[in-house]
Amino acid sequence: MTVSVFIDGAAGTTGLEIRERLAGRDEIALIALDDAQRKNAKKRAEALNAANFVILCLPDDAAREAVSLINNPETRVIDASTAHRVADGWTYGFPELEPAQAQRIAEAPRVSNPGCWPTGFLALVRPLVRAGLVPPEWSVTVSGASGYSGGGKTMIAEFEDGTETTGFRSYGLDLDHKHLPEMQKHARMEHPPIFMPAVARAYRGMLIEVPLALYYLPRKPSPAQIAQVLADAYRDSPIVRVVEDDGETRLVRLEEDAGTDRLSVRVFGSPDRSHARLIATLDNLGKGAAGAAVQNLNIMAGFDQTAGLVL
Ligand SMILES: NC(=O)C1=CN([C@@H]2O[C@H](COP(=O)(O)OP(=O)(O)OC[C@H]3O[C@@H](n4cnc5c(N)ncnc54)[C@H](OP(=O)(O)O)[C@@H]3O)[C@@H](O)[C@H]2O)C=CC1
Ligand SMILES: CC(=O)N[C@@H](CCC(=O)OP(=O)(O)O)C(=O)O
Repeated sequence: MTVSVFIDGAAGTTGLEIRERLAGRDEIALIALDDAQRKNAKKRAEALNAANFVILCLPDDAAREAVSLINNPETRVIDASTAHRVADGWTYGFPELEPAQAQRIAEAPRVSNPGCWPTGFLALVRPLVRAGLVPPEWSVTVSGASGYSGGGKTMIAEFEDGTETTGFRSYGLDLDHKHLPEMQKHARMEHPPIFMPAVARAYRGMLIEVPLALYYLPRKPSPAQIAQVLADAYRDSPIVRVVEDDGETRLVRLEEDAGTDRLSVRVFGSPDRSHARLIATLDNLGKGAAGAAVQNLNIMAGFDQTAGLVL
């Protein structure tokens, strides 16, 4: 079976990465607009309604506009922007989130690709909330660093043209980051986490961390119990892997999963087992964006979910 796919925003950072992953796949026929037409509303509307699948790699407002241009009921949409991640009528495109999520995605007409930060946060926290180890009303904190391609063409230029010379900068200091609603909703928690993002002088890669005071949690789980819940959650996943703490290699790098579409989770505990640090690594352009979009497309079209991915 061949499906037609139109990437709206194909010349952007995420769009280009998706094109790379789809290139050379016989089962996919790409609909492309040339440079002179790619922002022409009429041409975009034609392509949006001609494709079996549309992948939106646009700023939020342009993504909303693109959805409004679709009148073909057969066109199925994957939106990589933030516009629809907590919206009614959209299925959250994180197949590993719940046991039935991949099936929901397979049947959905509209799928929102998760944000890169929520992908790491939810991979660490959602299984613990589901297992009752972290109560829904708990106060959780999430910190981390992203490669600068996470900010798209504008931030890439800022880091590469000499405008920004730092090695590492904290941001999100209004404590109102656009990813908070999806973190709270899809973790099924009563409050958003305290979120402390940073951007580092690396093109791609992310390290996302959640600390837990285990002694303070109602069920006082050990680090091993936390690791076991995560291992059980991702046992069948070809994309999320739980890396055991071997007690020796206790360094985790931002670039751990850069250049791949996988996501790795790790749990480290203090000697007295009262504290834990949960760490997720991924590529912001891989499982954090393009890899996730291609995985969702594969699931929706009935292909092997890992087709075209680098694992
Ligand atoms: N970068 C990342 O790591 C991640 C990005 N995302 C999301 O993916 C989406 C795309 O981000 P990213 O690729 O980084 O951004 P970029 O800025 O790199 O690319 C956006 C692209 O959209 C094009 N564009 C803007 N407005 C229109 C329009 N009205 N019609 C057609 N094309 C338009 C831009 O054109 P032009 O080239 O002329 O500027 C550009 O090519 C965003 O919503 C972002 O939040 C999600 C997860 C991670
Ligand atoms: C380093 C950096 O700035 N990252 C972006 C998030 C990138 C991402 O996940 O994309 P969405 O915009 O689709 O949510 C930020 O924090 O706003």
